[in-house]
Formats: sequence, structure tokens, C-alpha cells
Amino acid sequence: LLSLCQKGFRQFLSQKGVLLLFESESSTYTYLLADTNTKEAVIIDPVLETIDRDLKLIKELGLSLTVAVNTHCHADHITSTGLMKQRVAGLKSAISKFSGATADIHLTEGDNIPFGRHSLTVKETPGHTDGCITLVTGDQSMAFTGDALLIRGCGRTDFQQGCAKKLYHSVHEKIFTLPDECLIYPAHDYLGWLKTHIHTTDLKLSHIGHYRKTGVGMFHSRFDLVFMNA
Ligand SMILES: N[C@@H](CCC(=O)N[C@@H](CSS)C(=O)NCC(=O)O)C(=O)O
Repeated sequence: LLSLCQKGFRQFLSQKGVLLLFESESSTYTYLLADTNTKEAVIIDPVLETIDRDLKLIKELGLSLTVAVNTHCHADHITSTGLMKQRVAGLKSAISKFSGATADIHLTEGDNIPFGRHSLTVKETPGHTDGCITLVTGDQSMAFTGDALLIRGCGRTDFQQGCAKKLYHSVHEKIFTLPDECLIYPAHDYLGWLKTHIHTTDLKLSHIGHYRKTGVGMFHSRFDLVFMNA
């Protein structure tokens, strides 16, 4: 699915319009989404350590980056955006209105971030922080869940604005309203699940349908909730 050589980047981008970029220090995923016709692109959760890699790739692919959107306000996510704005003319930053962070665009439930003929729709999914959002593609085939929902896990709720009850509600009432086939693209991969499953063959683990059916271990006991069986 995600061949990460330059040729692979081009091929994958032209097929799906989305690229997954890993930062190993914080195990964070940055996502680059583009309309392959108009070349308009959006970046989700850019990381400071990989800003040069990301901007080089954007340039090589001939993309026009219009919005850098952060799924929430934590240092492993937002750090690259200010610098990126200095280096990319016209780039706008976006984050939830409830994040408390400064940005060009403050997002709330149902807002759209267009790029060419595509768009991302905002679902507010608080719990890891008050200002966490999930970004869903217009066809509901992909959901960028930030730290709300990871693969076989979720974001921690034991610090800052964390609230297990809110997160449980966000996952069940917001993310689980998406179709079974919708693929989850989380902000982190601490355990190698994406490498094992999205990268290779078993896509089912990252489908909403899998979560809904199994409720497998979505919350870590040390972060307040244990299982998510509805
Ligand atoms: N387990 C992580 C530790 C880093 C961490 O706490 N990450 C946060 C998101 S960034 S604030 C989190 O919610 N993690 C979920 C979890 O299950 O750890 C590590 O291995 O580095």
C-alpha cells in the first residue's frame, strides 16, 4: 500500500491522493493529501523534525500546499506549522477552535477544508485533549483520527485536558458513525501495527467495521478505560 521510495510516492499519490510520512522519534504520522489534477494539497500534523523532508517532497511532487491542519495542540504535532508557514507562501494553518492555539483557521464541527475536488470534514472528537478533531474525506473512505483513535488503541487521557469519558463518547458517537469500510489513519504508531497491517496485507484491522465488531482493546488500562465493547 505505501511504498516509500520516490517512485512509490508518485504512484501512490496518483492512485489515492494520500501519502503517509513517519517521524520515528515521536512515532508520529504526518499525512499529505492532494488532488492529483489540480495539485492542491493539505498536510495533517506536520512534525518539526521532518519539515525538510516534507517540503522537499511537496516540491518534487509539484504540489501547492494550501493548509496545514493539526488534529490537536500537542508539541509532537503542531511544532512544524509556524515554520512551514514562513517557508510556503500563502499556506494557512488550521486547528480546532477549542484547542486554545493560534491559527489562521479555527475549526468546528462540520467545517470543510477543500483541496481541489476533494475536502476534509471536521468531526470534533475530544477526550485526549479538548480540541481534538478527526478529519474525514468527502467520500468517508478515510478518517484521520489524530490521537483519538489509534490502531488497536487510543490516545492517553491521564494528562492535560484528558478525559476518558469524553474520549469514549467521541469514539462511539462520532468515529463509529462512519461506514465499516472507512480506513483509520491515526497520528501515532507506537506498537508497529500500521507497519504490520496497513503496510502489508491485513487492512481489516484498521477498518471501522473491525472496531465496531470486536471492540478489541481500544483503551489502555493505565489510561482509565479498558475495553470498548458497546
Ligand atoms: N506510549 C508512548 C508514549 C508517548 C505517549 O504518551 N503518547 C501519547 C500521544 S502523544 S501526547 C498517547 O496518547 N499514547 C497512547 C499510548 O497508548 O501510549 C510511547 O511508546 O512512546
